[in-house]
Amino acid sequence: MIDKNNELLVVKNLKQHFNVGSGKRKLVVKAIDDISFSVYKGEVFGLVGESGCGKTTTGRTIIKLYNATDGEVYFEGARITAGTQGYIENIKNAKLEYKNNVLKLTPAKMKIKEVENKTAKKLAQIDSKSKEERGQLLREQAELIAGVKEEIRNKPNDYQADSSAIKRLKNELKQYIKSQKALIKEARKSDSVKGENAKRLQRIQMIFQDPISSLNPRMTVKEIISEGLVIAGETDKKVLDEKVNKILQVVGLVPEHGSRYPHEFSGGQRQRIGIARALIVEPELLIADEPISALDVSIQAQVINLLKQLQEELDLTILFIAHDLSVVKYFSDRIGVMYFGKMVELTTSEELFKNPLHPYTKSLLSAIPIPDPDVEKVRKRFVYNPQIHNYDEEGQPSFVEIKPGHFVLASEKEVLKYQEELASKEIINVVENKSDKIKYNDMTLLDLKRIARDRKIVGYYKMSKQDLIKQLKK
Ligand SMILES: Nc1ncnc2c1ncn2[C@@H]1O[C@H](COP(=O)(O)OP(=O)(O)OP(=O)(O)O)[C@@H](O)[C@H]1O
Repeated sequence: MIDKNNELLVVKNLKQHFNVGSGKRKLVVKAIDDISFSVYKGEVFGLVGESGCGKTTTGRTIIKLYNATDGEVYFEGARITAGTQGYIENIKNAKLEYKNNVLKLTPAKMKIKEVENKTAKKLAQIDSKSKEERGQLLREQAELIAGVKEEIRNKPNDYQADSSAIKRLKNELKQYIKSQKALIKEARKSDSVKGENAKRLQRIQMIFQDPISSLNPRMTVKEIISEGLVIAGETDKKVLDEKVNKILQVVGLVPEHGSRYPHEFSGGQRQRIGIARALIVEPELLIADEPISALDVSIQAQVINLLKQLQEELDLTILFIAHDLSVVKYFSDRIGVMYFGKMVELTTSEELFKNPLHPYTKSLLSAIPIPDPDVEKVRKRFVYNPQIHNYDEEGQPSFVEIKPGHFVLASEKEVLKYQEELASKEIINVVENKSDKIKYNDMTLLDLKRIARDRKIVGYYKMSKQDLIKQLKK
């Protein structure tokens, strides 16, 4: 049961940046760049996007395999992760602002700065290789500065610095830095993996993409599965045996499997072992990171069904990571779509498939095959090109709630466009609902099939136009 009043997991402005390379080749990979979402208790939340968009990093940062760069994660109401980059940047910006303000309050320095700025502008305009020109400009600057200094010496009263105002600014800066440092200290405390936090983190378990490399080949299945309990302090062999045997049965294996090694199992069975290992500690939240992508197609449905069944029976909350929207649709209550470290759209599964707004979501949807030969024949894979947004400095996008519960990354202009899009779809829906008033005869065969498909009319794809109209008028 989903409890919308209980946000089990809250991810706030999370950033995970990796430094790669060194020296001149140093690069910052923004694997996650300011994403926010929450997962209600009892919900399955699907996180989708193509390879490299940051889904796995999101899961790994939540369970603290990585230290978050910035932002926060709350679990069961407690902050379990807090990055510090934001505070560090605040301090840096405050120091810069202080410097600028002090300059404004010191007319003598300001006057010299003005001369320097003018020269810098001229220098930027000339050919950088022309040493002569540069030398000339710098000589002119030195002369001007000497003149300014002379003037300052002659009229010291006109160039008095406002020392009391500067003192006030300095104090303000000191206080501000102190407050930010206190926040950094607080953040580091809640970011630790000791004490209460360690216990809390035990209640989040993850199942991994690759069931082969995530199981230690030198441990028996029983040792693998019971490890979480042993770490939590359980030493009674009988209790461990009982719990392992029980969980093996829950995931569709048998107690005899406990004494074997991972290599003796098939891919699907190994993933069942991974699921058992995660579930034995009775987690509140399960993060399933592409749990079926490494499995044979024939096994995928079995593992998905098992997860679905366990989710219902154990009232689990699941963060389900996948690149395939069709799997997520079947499984998730809400879906978040990620593109290059950003969340671009988030809403209920039904709404996302009915009213996708972001062009990237549309492109993912267009890639899902439709089991209808006529539709499939004319289906166009729609390729997303991020250039189409054409964002300028003032028109930067933000994550906007465009209708209750439906969020999309959009600029102000795009918000208006998406609102229009939604409104026109509403009109179509109203018309479709008043079926007697629709002019079916004016519609194309494909449109009729689309409506018939939505209404789940059996065998619609084989019907003629007249038969479809007859069915739709019923
Ligand atoms: N430890 C790391 N150090 C440096 N870069 C990393 C690290 N982990 C991930 N990245 C980079 O961060 C980006 C996001 O990777 P991530 O694995 O989270 O994506 P993904 O959407 O889960 O992809 P996949 O489905 O292939 O696992 C990629 O560009 C990746 O190369």
